[in-house]
Amino acid sequence: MPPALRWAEPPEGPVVVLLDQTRLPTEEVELVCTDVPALVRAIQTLAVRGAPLLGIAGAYGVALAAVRRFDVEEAAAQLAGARPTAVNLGYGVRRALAAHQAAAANGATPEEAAAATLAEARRLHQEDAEASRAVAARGLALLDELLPGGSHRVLTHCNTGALVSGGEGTAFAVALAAHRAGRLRRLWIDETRPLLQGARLTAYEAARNGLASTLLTDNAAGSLFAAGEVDAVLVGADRIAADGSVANKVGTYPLAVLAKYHHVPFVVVAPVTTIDPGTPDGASIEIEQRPGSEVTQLTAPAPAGAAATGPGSGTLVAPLGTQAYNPAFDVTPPELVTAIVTEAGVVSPVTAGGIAELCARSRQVTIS
Ligand SMILES: CSC[C@H]1O[C@H](OP(=O)(O)O)[C@H](O)[C@@H]1O
Repeated sequence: MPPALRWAEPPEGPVVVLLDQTRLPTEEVELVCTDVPALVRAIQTLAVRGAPLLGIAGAYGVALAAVRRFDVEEAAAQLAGARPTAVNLGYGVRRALAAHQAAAANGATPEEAAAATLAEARRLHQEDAEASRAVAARGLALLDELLPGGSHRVLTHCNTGALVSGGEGTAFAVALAAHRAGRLRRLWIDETRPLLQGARLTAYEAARNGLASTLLTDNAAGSLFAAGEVDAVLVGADRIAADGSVANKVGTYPLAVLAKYHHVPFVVVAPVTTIDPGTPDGASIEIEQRPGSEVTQLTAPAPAGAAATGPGSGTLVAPLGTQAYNPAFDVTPPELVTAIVTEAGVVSPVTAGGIAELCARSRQVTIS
C-alpha cells in the first residue's frame, strides 16, 4: 500500500501526494495536490482523513504554500478551516505556520523560511510515527492487564490504522500489536455508516496485515456484546477535551454505553496532539455536520478506472428529497471511558486532573 501521505519534489515543483481514501478498497489511486485548494478539497471529501493524518496534511499544506510562494497566512486559514472537529488539523497548521513566522522574523529569505516550514512538517510527521509505535505498545500492555485471558476479542469503530497516521495508526495499531504478539483472537469491525470507513478501510488494513477479523453492521454491535463476544472496545479520537470527553466518529458513544452496560473495557487510543486543553468539555466540541446526501446515497468507491465520485454520490437508498441527519462525530463522556492511551502515558480513570497531568508530562511541542 502506498503511504497515506507523502511529500514529493518532481521537476514541475513540490507536491503533496495522498492515497485517495475515497477510492479504497477498490483501487489504490494517488491524488497529487499541487496547491492548497486541492489539499483542502481532499480533506473535505475525506480523500485524506483521520485526526493525526489531518494534522500532518495541514502542516505539509502550509509548507506547500511557502515553497510555492502562495500566501502562507491565507493557506493556513483555509487548511485549518477545512474540517472543524479534529483538533490535530489546526495544531499541525499552527505548528508549520509558527515555524514559517519564526524563520521570517529572524531574517530568513523566503527560500529559508519555506525550508524551515517543510522541516517542521517532517518533524510532526516523524513525531506521529513515533507516537503510533508508543500507543501500540502501551495499548497492548493495557489490554493484557485488563484481559488476563491472553487472547483478545476487540471491537473497533471507523478506521484508525496507517491511513490516519504517520505510523501504523492508533486503536488499530494496538490490535495489530496484539496480532503480532499472537494475542488477537478476533477484530470485530464496525462498518461505520455512512462513509463506511470500517468496511472500506479497516477491513482492507486488517486483510493486508492478516488479522482475524469480521465485519459487522453498526447496528449488530449490541448483539455481539449480548452474546459475550466482545472483550474490549478500541477506538480512536478526533478531539479529547480537558475534562476527558472524547469526540470520535459517530456511533462511538452508543458503543461506550453498551460497553458500560456489559462491563467491557472501553479504551480510547490517541496521540497527545488529539488532546485539546483549550476545549473545556464535550459540549464545547464543534461536531462537523456533513451533507445529508452521504446518508441518502450509498457511498461506495467508484468502479475501477472510473472517475472519483466522492462521498454521497452513490446509489439512492432513500426517496429523493429525504432530509437526513448526518453528524460526522459524537461525544463520549469521560465516565464511560475506561482509559485513554497516549504515547505520554495512560489516563485511567479519565478525569480532568489526569488529562492535565498527562499534558504536563507530554513532550508535545507547544505553539506560542
Ligand atoms: C485516530 S483518527 C481516526 C478518527 O478519524 C475518523 O474520522 P474521519 O474518518 O471523519 O476523519 C474517526 O473519527 C476515527 O476515529
